[in-house]
Amino acid sequence: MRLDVERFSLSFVRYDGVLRQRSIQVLHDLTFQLEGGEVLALVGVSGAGKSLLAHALFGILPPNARSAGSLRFDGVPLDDATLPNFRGRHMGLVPQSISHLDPLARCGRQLAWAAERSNLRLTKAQLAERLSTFNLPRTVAHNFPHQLSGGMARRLMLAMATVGQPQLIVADEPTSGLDPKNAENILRTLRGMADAGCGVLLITHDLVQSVPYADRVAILNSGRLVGMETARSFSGAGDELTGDYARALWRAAPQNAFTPEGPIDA
Ligand SMILES: Nc1ncnc2c1ncn2[C@@H]1O[C@H](COP(=O)(O)OP(=O)(O)OP(=O)(O)O)[C@@H](O)[C@H]1O
Ligand code: NI
Repeated sequence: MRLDVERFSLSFVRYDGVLRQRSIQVLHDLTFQLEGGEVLALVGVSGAGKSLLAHALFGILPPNARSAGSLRFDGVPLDDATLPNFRGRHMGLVPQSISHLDPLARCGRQLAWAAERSNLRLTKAQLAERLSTFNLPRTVAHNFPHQLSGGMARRLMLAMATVGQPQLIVADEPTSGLDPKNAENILRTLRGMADAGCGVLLITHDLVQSVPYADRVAILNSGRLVGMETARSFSGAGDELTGDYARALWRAAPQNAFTPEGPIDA
């Protein structure tokens, strides 16, 4: 598996009156690659453009979005013609909001739908087995989404995104709202999928939390890629980091509490 994002830009067109058209650029000239076997953490503050990139990869942008540059999966450009074949089967999206779950459908039904979207017909036993892979009891199949805890809902979305055994998983803030133990569980699962050969794009605002599970870290700020680092260089005072922005971000993390002289003793 190989994902190529090349000189990718994104704007939104707004109409002021009938003739006047304004364009707001939200992603600027992004270039990076992701290969099977690795977790690339895409880190950025709220509004940086992380989810828009995820939506662009899956072809689910609003109609007034205009893009430039290219997105390729194993060399094939992702567009309206190719995406239906890739989504679900080759590429799985874990959406940012649990509101993407259908509130009126039982969880087992939703997992079955996700399988069908990947052209898979799973038996009840197979569906239950998929649930247990994500630490969800089989009784969850009969529950409605509002009956799940936040962690269970996240795990269900992960089960849905991966039911077609995609080679690329894009997880948009998969740990948001979870306690550290549940968050670690999710991140460990994603790491395991990468170790099994998947490419994982882990979208997060939490640099410190993602570093132990990532191979590389891309930093997005105001729609621009302002850093690409190996995860292991985020250690100590960050002296091994190649970019100033990444170093500043690392040193500013509350856990690190660096002053110009060095770490403060707690
Ligand atoms: N449909 C839209 N029309 C115009 N601007 C939009 C639209 N959708 C998103 N934006 C803008 O694009 C920017 C990036 O949004 P995006 O949702 O990708 O951020 P994010 O990094 O995922 O943030 P968060 O961490 O809060 O999820 C924001 O400034 C947002 O206001
Ligand atoms: Ni987002």
